[in-house]
Amino acid sequence: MSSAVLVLNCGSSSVKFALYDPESQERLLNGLAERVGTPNASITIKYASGPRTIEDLAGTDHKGVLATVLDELGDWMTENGVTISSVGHRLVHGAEEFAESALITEETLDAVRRCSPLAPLHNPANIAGVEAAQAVLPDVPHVGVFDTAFHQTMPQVAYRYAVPTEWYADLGVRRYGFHGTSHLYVSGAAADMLGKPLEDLKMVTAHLGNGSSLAAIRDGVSVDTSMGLTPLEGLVMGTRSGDLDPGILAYIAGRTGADVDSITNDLNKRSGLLGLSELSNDMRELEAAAADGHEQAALALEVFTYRLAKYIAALAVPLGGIDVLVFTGGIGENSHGTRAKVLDHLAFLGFELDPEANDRTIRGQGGPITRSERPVALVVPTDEELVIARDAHRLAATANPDQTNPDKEVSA
Ligand SMILES: Nc1ncnc2c1ncn2[C@@H]1O[C@H](COP(=O)(O)OP(=O)(O)O)[C@@H](O)[C@H]1O
Ligand SMILES: CC(=O)OP(=O)(O)O
Ligand SMILES: [Mg+2]
Repeated sequence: MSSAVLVLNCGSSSVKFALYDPESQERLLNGLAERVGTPNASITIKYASGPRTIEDLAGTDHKGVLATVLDELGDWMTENGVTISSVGHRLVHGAEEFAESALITEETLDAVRRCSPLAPLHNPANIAGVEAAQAVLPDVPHVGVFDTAFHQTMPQVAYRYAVPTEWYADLGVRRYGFHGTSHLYVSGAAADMLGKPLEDLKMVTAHLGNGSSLAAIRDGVSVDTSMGLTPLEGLVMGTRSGDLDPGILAYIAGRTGADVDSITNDLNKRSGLLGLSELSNDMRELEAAAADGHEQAALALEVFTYRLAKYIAALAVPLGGIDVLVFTGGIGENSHGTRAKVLDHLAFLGFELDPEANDRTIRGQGGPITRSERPVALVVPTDEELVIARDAHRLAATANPDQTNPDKEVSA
Protein backbone atom coordinates (compact mmCIF):
# COMPACT_ATOMS: atom_id res chain seq x y z
CA MET A 1 0.00 0.00 0.00
CA SER A 2 1.28 3.49 -0.76
CA SER A 3 -0.12 6.67 0.68
CA ALA A 4 -1.38 9.81 -1.00
CA VAL A 5 -2.07 13.35 0.14
CA LEU A 6 -5.47 14.75 -0.78
CA VAL A 7 -5.40 18.49 -1.53
CA LEU A 8 -8.63 20.50 -1.35
CA ASN A 9 -9.32 24.06 -2.46
CA CYS A 10 -12.95 24.70 -1.51
CA GLY A 11 -14.60 27.82 -2.86
CA SER A 12 -18.18 28.88 -2.27
CA SER A 13 -19.48 26.90 -5.24
CA SER A 14 -16.47 24.90 -6.40
CA VAL A 15 -14.12 22.28 -5.01
CA LYS A 16 -10.74 21.71 -6.66
CA PHE A 17 -9.03 18.51 -5.56
CA ALA A 18 -5.83 16.61 -6.30
CA LEU A 19 -4.00 13.52 -5.04
CA TYR A 20 -0.20 13.60 -4.67
CA ASP A 21 2.36 10.91 -3.99
CA PRO A 22 4.13 12.43 -0.97
CA GLU A 23 7.48 10.77 -1.74
CA SER A 24 7.87 11.42 -5.48
CA GLN A 25 5.64 14.56 -5.27
CA GLU A 26 3.98 13.34 -8.44
CA ARG A 27 0.38 14.41 -9.02
CA LEU A 28 -1.64 11.21 -9.29
CA LEU A 29 -4.86 12.84 -10.46
CA ASN A 30 -6.90 15.99 -10.03
CA GLY A 31 -10.38 17.27 -10.60
CA LEU A 32 -12.98 19.96 -10.09
CA ALA A 33 -16.52 20.10 -8.75
CA GLU A 34 -18.44 23.09 -10.07
CA ARG A 35 -21.73 24.79 -9.25
CA VAL A 36 -21.87 22.92 -5.93
CA GLY A 37 -25.25 23.35 -4.25
CA THR A 38 -27.11 24.12 -7.50
CA PRO A 39 -29.18 21.80 -9.73
CA ASN A 40 -26.35 21.88 -12.33
CA ALA A 41 -23.59 20.65 -10.04
CA SER A 42 -20.98 18.45 -11.69
CA ILE A 43 -17.71 16.73 -10.83
CA THR A 44 -14.92 16.10 -13.33
CA ILE A 45 -12.08 13.76 -12.36
CA LYS A 46 -9.01 13.70 -14.62
CA TYR A 47 -7.65 10.15 -14.58
CA ALA A 48 -4.49 9.28 -16.55
CA SER A 49 -6.82 7.25 -18.81
CA GLY A 50 -9.02 10.31 -19.48
CA PRO A 51 -11.57 12.53 -17.72
CA ARG A 52 -14.81 11.30 -16.16
CA THR A 53 -17.71 13.66 -15.45
CA ILE A 54 -20.41 13.00 -12.88
CA GLU A 55 -23.67 14.93 -13.05
CA ASP A 56 -27.02 14.31 -11.40
CA LEU A 57 -25.82 15.84 -8.12
CA ALA A 58 -28.80 18.12 -7.43
CA GLY A 59 -29.11 19.03 -3.76
CA THR A 60 -25.56 17.90 -2.96
CA ASP A 61 -23.53 20.13 -0.63
CA HIS A 62 -19.73 20.20 -0.10
CA LYS A 63 -19.89 17.14 2.14
CA GLY A 64 -21.92 15.19 -0.42
CA VAL A 65 -19.52 16.20 -3.19
CA LEU A 66 -16.49 15.03 -1.20
CA ALA A 67 -18.18 11.75 -0.33
CA THR A 68 -19.02 11.22 -4.03
CA VAL A 69 -15.46 12.08 -5.10
CA LEU A 70 -13.93 9.64 -2.60
CA ASP A 71 -16.45 7.01 -3.55
CA GLU A 72 -15.55 7.49 -7.23
CA LEU A 73 -11.85 7.32 -6.43
CA GLY A 74 -12.38 4.11 -4.44
CA ASP A 75 -11.82 1.67 -7.32
CA TRP A 76 -8.86 3.62 -8.63
CA MET A 77 -7.33 3.71 -5.15
CA THR A 78 -7.82 -0.02 -4.63
CA GLU A 79 -6.38 -0.84 -8.07
CA ASN A 80 -3.38 1.36 -7.43
CA GLY A 81 -2.96 0.33 -3.79
CA VAL A 82 -3.34 3.90 -2.55
CA THR A 83 -4.75 5.15 0.76
CA ILE A 84 -5.17 8.76 1.88
CA SER A 85 -2.75 9.59 4.69
CA SER A 86 -3.40 13.33 5.08
CA VAL A 87 -5.51 16.15 3.72
CA GLY A 88 -4.16 19.61 2.88
CA HIS A 89 -6.64 22.49 2.69
CA ARG A 90 -6.19 25.87 1.04
CA LEU A 91 -7.25 28.42 3.66
CA VAL A 92 -7.30 31.94 2.29
CA HIS A 93 -7.12 34.32 5.28
CA GLY A 94 -5.09 33.58 8.40
CA ALA A 95 -4.44 37.24 9.32
CA GLU A 96 -1.56 37.67 11.80
CA GLU A 97 -2.48 34.40 13.50
CA PHE A 98 -0.69 32.20 10.96
CA ALA A 99 2.78 32.84 9.55
CA GLU A 100 2.93 29.21 8.43
CA SER A 101 0.80 26.18 7.75
CA ALA A 102 -0.92 24.52 10.71
CA LEU A 103 -2.46 21.22 11.72
CA ILE A 104 -6.20 21.75 11.84
CA THR A 105 -7.51 21.43 15.38
CA GLU A 106 -10.61 22.96 16.94
CA GLU A 107 -8.43 25.93 18.01
CA THR A 108 -7.12 26.36 14.45
CA LEU A 109 -10.64 26.34 13.07
CA ASP A 110 -11.77 28.91 15.66
CA ALA A 111 -8.89 31.19 14.62
CA VAL A 112 -9.83 30.80 10.94
CA ARG A 113 -13.45 31.61 11.82
CA ARG A 114 -12.25 34.81 13.52
CA CYS A 115 -10.56 35.75 10.22
CA SER A 116 -13.76 35.19 8.21
CA PRO A 117 -14.97 38.81 8.27
CA LEU A 118 -11.68 39.72 6.52
CA ALA A 119 -12.35 37.34 3.61
CA PRO A 120 -16.10 36.81 3.51
CA LEU A 121 -16.03 35.35 0.00
CA HIS A 122 -13.31 32.80 0.74
CA ASN A 123 -12.97 31.74 4.42
CA PRO A 124 -16.52 30.53 5.12
CA ALA A 125 -16.31 28.26 2.04
CA ASN A 126 -12.87 27.02 3.12
CA ILE A 127 -14.21 26.21 6.59
CA ALA A 128 -17.23 24.39 5.16
CA GLY A 129 -14.76 22.36 3.08
CA VAL A 130 -12.68 21.43 6.14
CA GLU A 131 -15.75 20.38 8.11
CA ALA A 132 -17.05 18.32 5.20
CA ALA A 133 -13.68 16.64 4.67
CA GLN A 134 -13.25 15.91 8.38
CA ALA A 135 -16.66 14.25 8.39
CA VAL A 136 -15.73 12.04 5.42
CA LEU A 137 -12.09 11.41 6.47
CA PRO A 138 -12.18 11.60 10.29
CA ASP A 139 -9.06 9.50 10.99
CA VAL A 140 -6.34 11.32 9.07
CA PRO A 141 -4.59 14.60 9.91
CA HIS A 142 -5.96 17.72 8.17
CA VAL A 143 -3.58 20.62 7.55
CA GLY A 144 -4.39 24.24 6.68
CA VAL A 145 -2.15 26.11 4.22
CA PHE A 146 -2.79 29.86 4.19
CA ASP A 147 -2.65 32.28 1.26
CA THR A 148 -1.62 35.01 3.69
CA ALA A 149 1.23 33.17 5.48
CA PHE A 150 3.96 33.85 2.88
CA HIS A 151 3.43 37.62 3.19
CA GLN A 152 3.81 37.74 6.97
CA THR A 153 7.46 38.73 6.34
CA MET A 154 6.37 42.13 4.96
CA PRO A 155 7.74 45.05 6.96
CA GLN A 156 5.40 47.45 8.70
CA VAL A 157 6.14 50.18 6.14
CA ALA A 158 4.54 47.91 3.50
CA TYR A 159 1.63 46.53 5.49
CA ARG A 160 0.31 49.57 7.40
CA TYR A 161 -2.43 51.75 5.94
CA ALA A 162 -2.34 55.45 6.78
CA VAL A 163 -5.61 55.28 8.76
CA PRO A 164 -6.45 55.85 12.45
CA THR A 165 -4.10 53.64 14.46
CA GLU A 166 -6.89 52.01 16.44
CA TRP A 167 -8.27 50.50 13.22
CA TYR A 168 -5.06 48.49 13.07
CA ALA A 169 -4.61 47.88 16.78
CA ASP A 170 -8.22 46.95 17.57
CA LEU A 171 -9.59 45.69 14.27
CA GLY A 172 -6.58 44.26 12.39
CA VAL A 173 -6.88 46.70 9.49
CA ARG A 174 -3.55 46.20 7.63
CA ARG A 175 -2.37 44.71 4.37
CA TYR A 176 -2.07 40.89 4.43
CA GLY A 177 -1.66 39.76 0.81
CA PHE A 178 -2.84 36.51 -0.81
CA HIS A 179 -1.87 33.80 -3.34
CA GLY A 180 1.13 33.14 -1.07
CA THR A 181 1.51 29.47 -2.05
CA SER A 182 1.72 30.47 -5.71
CA HIS A 183 4.22 33.31 -5.12
CA LEU A 184 6.31 30.95 -2.96
CA TYR A 185 6.29 28.16 -5.55
CA VAL A 186 7.07 30.23 -8.64
CA SER A 187 9.80 32.30 -6.95
CA GLY A 188 11.66 29.08 -6.04
CA ALA A 189 11.05 27.56 -9.48
CA ALA A 190 12.22 30.75 -11.23
CA ALA A 191 15.48 30.78 -9.26
CA ASP A 192 15.99 27.08 -10.15
CA MET A 193 15.30 27.86 -13.81
CA LEU A 194 17.94 30.61 -13.75
CA GLY A 195 20.40 28.47 -11.77
CA LYS A 196 20.82 31.25 -9.20
CA PRO A 197 20.12 31.40 -5.45
CA LEU A 198 16.68 32.97 -4.80
CA GLU A 199 18.27 35.09 -2.05
CA ASP A 200 20.38 36.91 -4.66
CA LEU A 201 17.46 37.95 -6.90
CA LYS A 202 15.21 41.02 -6.77
CA MET A 203 12.05 39.42 -8.05
CA VAL A 204 8.46 40.42 -8.85
CA THR A 205 6.04 37.51 -9.23
CA ALA A 206 2.76 38.17 -11.08
CA HIS A 207 0.01 35.64 -10.31
CA LEU A 208 -2.64 36.44 -12.93
CA GLY A 209 -5.74 34.24 -12.70
CA ASN A 210 -9.35 35.11 -11.89
CA GLY A 211 -7.89 36.85 -8.86
CA SER A 212 -4.53 38.50 -9.53
CA SER A 213 -1.74 39.76 -7.32
CA LEU A 214 1.94 40.70 -7.35
CA ALA A 215 4.63 39.96 -4.80
CA ALA A 216 7.98 41.70 -4.36
CA ILE A 217 10.52 39.14 -3.18
CA ARG A 218 13.89 40.17 -1.76
CA ASP A 219 16.36 37.92 0.09
CA GLY A 220 13.93 35.09 -0.68
CA VAL A 221 10.97 36.55 1.26
CA SER A 222 7.90 38.65 0.48
CA VAL A 223 8.54 42.34 1.21
CA ASP A 224 5.45 43.79 -0.47
CA THR A 225 2.38 42.68 -2.40
CA SER A 226 -0.53 44.23 -4.27
CA MET A 227 -3.47 42.76 -2.30
CA GLY A 228 -4.40 44.17 1.07
CA LEU A 229 -6.79 43.56 3.96
CA THR A 230 -8.93 41.65 1.48
CA PRO A 231 -8.33 40.20 -2.02
CA LEU A 232 -9.99 43.29 -3.53
CA GLU A 233 -6.98 45.66 -3.44
CA GLY A 234 -4.40 46.06 -6.19
CA LEU A 235 -4.60 44.92 -9.78
CA VAL A 236 -7.60 44.94 -12.10
CA MET A 237 -8.99 41.35 -11.98
CA GLY A 238 -11.64 39.27 -13.73
CA THR A 239 -14.56 40.71 -11.74
CA ARG A 240 -12.78 42.77 -9.03
CA SER A 241 -11.94 46.45 -9.36
CA GLY A 242 -8.56 46.48 -7.63
CA ASP A 243 -7.40 49.91 -6.34
CA LEU A 244 -9.85 52.77 -6.39
CA ASP A 245 -10.61 55.99 -4.58
CA PRO A 246 -12.39 54.99 -1.31
CA GLY A 247 -14.49 58.15 -1.83
CA ILE A 248 -16.36 56.22 -4.54
CA LEU A 249 -18.23 54.22 -1.87
CA ALA A 250 -19.83 57.28 -0.29
CA TYR A 251 -20.47 58.83 -3.69
CA ILE A 252 -22.30 55.77 -5.08
CA ALA A 253 -24.20 55.32 -1.81
CA GLY A 254 -25.30 58.96 -1.94
CA ARG A 255 -26.30 58.85 -5.61
CA THR A 256 -28.03 55.45 -5.70
CA GLY A 257 -29.03 54.68 -2.10
CA ALA A 258 -27.10 51.39 -2.29
CA ASP A 259 -25.66 50.12 1.01
CA VAL A 260 -22.02 49.19 1.67
CA ASP A 261 -22.65 45.46 1.19
CA SER A 262 -24.19 45.87 -2.21
CA ILE A 263 -21.49 48.30 -3.40
CA THR A 264 -18.78 45.93 -2.12
CA ASN A 265 -20.50 43.11 -3.96
CA ASP A 266 -20.40 45.17 -7.16
CA LEU A 267 -16.69 45.86 -6.63
CA ASN A 268 -16.01 42.14 -6.16
CA LYS A 269 -18.31 40.62 -8.74
CA ARG A 270 -19.35 43.20 -11.36
CA SER A 271 -16.14 45.15 -11.84
CA GLY A 272 -12.68 44.47 -13.29
CA LEU A 273 -12.51 43.10 -16.84
CA LEU A 274 -16.22 42.27 -16.70
CA GLY A 275 -17.26 45.74 -15.58
CA LEU A 276 -15.17 47.51 -18.22
CA SER A 277 -15.99 45.20 -21.13
CA GLU A 278 -19.65 44.48 -20.21
CA LEU A 279 -18.89 41.21 -21.96
CA SER A 280 -16.85 38.75 -19.91
CA ASN A 281 -14.37 38.26 -17.09
CA ASP A 282 -12.51 35.66 -19.16
CA MET A 283 -9.25 36.76 -20.80
CA ARG A 284 -9.62 34.33 -23.71
CA GLU A 285 -13.06 35.67 -24.64
CA LEU A 286 -11.92 39.27 -24.33
CA GLU A 287 -8.86 38.72 -26.51
CA ALA A 288 -11.03 37.10 -29.18
CA ALA A 289 -13.62 39.92 -28.99
CA ALA A 290 -10.97 42.65 -29.08
CA ALA A 291 -9.44 41.03 -32.18
CA ASP A 292 -12.93 41.22 -33.75
CA GLY A 293 -13.11 44.95 -33.05
CA HIS A 294 -15.07 44.97 -29.74
CA GLU A 295 -14.01 48.37 -28.36
CA GLN A 296 -14.95 47.82 -24.73
CA ALA A 297 -13.10 44.50 -24.67
CA ALA A 298 -10.04 46.25 -26.10
CA LEU A 299 -10.30 48.99 -23.46
CA ALA A 300 -10.61 46.39 -20.67
CA LEU A 301 -7.37 44.75 -21.86
CA GLU A 302 -5.60 48.12 -22.06
CA VAL A 303 -6.62 49.09 -18.52
CA PHE A 304 -5.65 45.63 -17.22
CA THR A 305 -2.13 45.73 -18.69
CA TYR A 306 -1.51 49.42 -17.97
CA ARG A 307 -2.36 49.01 -14.28
CA LEU A 308 -0.39 45.80 -14.08
CA ALA A 309 2.74 47.43 -15.56
CA LYS A 310 2.33 50.49 -13.32
CA TYR A 311 2.16 48.30 -10.22
CA ILE A 312 5.13 46.13 -11.27
CA ALA A 313 7.22 49.28 -11.69
CA ALA A 314 6.09 50.49 -8.25
CA LEU A 315 7.49 47.30 -6.70
CA ALA A 316 10.97 48.34 -7.88
CA VAL A 317 10.89 50.62 -4.80
CA PRO A 318 10.86 47.92 -2.07
CA LEU A 319 13.30 45.85 -4.14
CA GLY A 320 15.68 48.64 -5.19
CA GLY A 321 15.30 47.53 -8.83
CA ILE A 322 14.01 44.42 -10.58
CA ASP A 323 16.19 41.50 -11.76
CA VAL A 324 13.43 39.00 -12.51
CA LEU A 325 9.74 39.30 -13.43
CA VAL A 326 7.72 36.08 -13.31
CA PHE A 327 4.36 35.57 -15.06
CA THR A 328 2.09 32.78 -13.76
CA GLY A 329 -1.59 31.81 -13.33
CA GLY A 330 -4.04 31.14 -16.18
CA ILE A 331 -3.41 34.56 -17.78
CA GLY A 332 0.30 34.81 -16.96
CA GLU A 333 1.02 31.34 -18.35
CA ASN A 334 -1.10 31.61 -21.48
CA SER A 335 -1.78 35.15 -22.61
CA HIS A 336 1.21 36.19 -24.70
CA GLY A 337 -0.68 39.36 -25.63
CA THR A 338 -0.85 40.44 -21.97
CA ARG A 339 2.83 39.66 -21.43
CA ALA A 340 3.90 41.55 -24.56
CA LYS A 341 1.88 44.66 -23.63
CA VAL A 342 3.20 44.68 -20.06
CA LEU A 343 6.82 44.33 -21.17
CA ASP A 344 6.29 47.06 -23.73
CA HIS A 345 5.18 49.41 -20.92
CA LEU A 346 8.23 48.34 -18.90
CA ALA A 347 10.84 48.72 -21.66
CA PHE A 348 12.24 51.72 -19.78
CA LEU A 349 13.37 49.35 -17.01
CA GLY A 350 15.46 47.42 -19.55
CA PHE A 351 13.04 44.57 -20.44
CA GLU A 352 13.47 43.57 -24.07
CA LEU A 353 10.79 41.17 -25.29
CA ASP A 354 11.74 38.10 -27.35
CA PRO A 355 8.53 37.84 -29.42
CA GLU A 356 9.20 34.31 -30.63
CA ALA A 357 9.89 32.93 -27.17
CA ASN A 358 6.82 34.81 -25.89
CA ASP A 359 4.50 33.34 -28.54
CA ARG A 360 5.83 29.82 -27.97
CA THR A 361 5.28 29.80 -24.23
CA ILE A 362 1.92 28.35 -23.27
CA ARG A 363 0.44 26.54 -20.27
CA GLY A 364 2.54 23.83 -18.74
CA GLN A 365 5.76 25.23 -20.17
CA GLY A 366 8.05 27.82 -18.75
CA GLY A 367 11.11 29.77 -19.70
CA PRO A 368 12.51 33.21 -20.46
CA ILE A 369 10.58 35.50 -22.81
CA THR A 370 13.06 38.39 -22.99
CA ARG A 371 16.29 38.86 -24.89
CA SER A 372 17.52 40.86 -21.91
CA GLU A 373 19.00 38.67 -19.17
CA ARG A 374 18.89 41.32 -16.47
CA PRO A 375 16.15 42.18 -16.10
CA VAL A 376 14.70 38.93 -17.37
CA ALA A 377 11.01 38.03 -17.66
CA LEU A 378 10.06 34.36 -17.23
CA VAL A 379 6.93 32.29 -17.53
CA VAL A 380 6.72 29.78 -14.67
CA PRO A 381 3.70 27.44 -14.40
CA THR A 382 2.40 27.56 -10.83
CA ASP A 383 1.50 24.58 -8.65
CA GLU A 384 -0.31 25.77 -5.53
CA GLU A 385 -1.61 22.26 -4.87
CA LEU A 386 1.92 20.82 -4.69
CA VAL A 387 2.92 23.36 -2.03
CA ILE A 388 -0.19 22.40 -0.05
CA ALA A 389 0.56 18.67 -0.45
CA ARG A 390 4.14 19.12 0.76
CA ASP A 391 3.07 21.03 3.87
CA ALA A 392 0.24 18.60 4.60
CA HIS A 393 2.62 15.65 4.46
CA ARG A 394 5.28 17.40 6.54
CA LEU A 395 2.86 18.52 9.26
CA ALA A 396 0.90 15.25 9.29
CA ALA A 397 4.06 13.62 10.60
CA THR A 398 3.85 15.89 13.65
CA ALA A 399 0.22 14.96 14.38
CA ASN A 400 -0.87 12.60 17.11
CA PRO A 401 1.09 9.42 16.18
CA ASP A 402 -2.16 7.53 16.65
CA GLN A 403 -3.56 9.38 13.66
CA THR A 404 -0.68 8.49 11.37
CA ASN A 405 -0.89 4.80 12.23
CA PRO A 406 -1.21 3.17 8.78
CA ASP A 407 -3.88 0.82 10.17
CA LYS A 408 -6.09 3.84 10.58
CA GLU A 409 -5.52 5.22 7.08
CA VAL A 410 -8.71 5.58 5.18
CA SER A 411 -9.34 3.79 1.96
CA ALA A 412 -12.43 5.18 0.31
N1 LIG B 1 -5.01 30.30 -23.63
C1 LIG B 1 -5.35 31.34 -22.88
N2 LIG B 1 -5.18 32.59 -23.34
C2 LIG B 1 -5.51 33.67 -22.58
N3 LIG B 1 -6.03 33.57 -21.35
C3 LIG B 1 -6.22 32.34 -20.83
C4 LIG B 1 -5.88 31.16 -21.56
N4 LIG B 1 -6.19 30.08 -20.78
C5 LIG B 1 -6.70 30.57 -19.62
N5 LIG B 1 -6.72 31.92 -19.64
C6 LIG B 1 -7.28 32.84 -18.64
O1 LIG B 1 -6.86 32.54 -17.32
C7 LIG B 1 -7.87 33.01 -16.40
C8 LIG B 1 -8.13 31.95 -15.34
O2 LIG B 1 -6.96 31.74 -14.65
P1 LIG B 1 -6.81 30.54 -13.58
O3 LIG B 1 -5.48 30.71 -12.93
O4 LIG B 1 -7.10 29.26 -14.26
O5 LIG B 1 -8.01 30.89 -12.62
P2 LIG B 1 -8.29 30.64 -11.08
O6 LIG B 1 -7.85 31.90 -10.39
O7 LIG B 1 -9.75 30.41 -11.02
O8 LIG B 1 -7.44 29.44 -10.66
C9 LIG B 1 -9.08 33.36 -17.25
O9 LIG B 1 -9.16 34.75 -17.44
C10 LIG B 1 -8.77 32.69 -18.57
O10 LIG B 1 -9.38 33.31 -19.65
C1 LIG C 1 -7.32 35.28 -2.70
C2 LIG C 1 -7.83 35.18 -4.09
O1 LIG C 1 -7.98 36.17 -4.78
O2 LIG C 1 -8.04 33.95 -4.55
P1 LIG C 1 -8.66 33.56 -5.96
O3 LIG C 1 -7.73 34.07 -7.01
O4 LIG C 1 -8.67 32.05 -5.90
O5 LIG C 1 -10.03 34.16 -6.01
MG1 LIG D 1 -6.53 30.97 -8.48
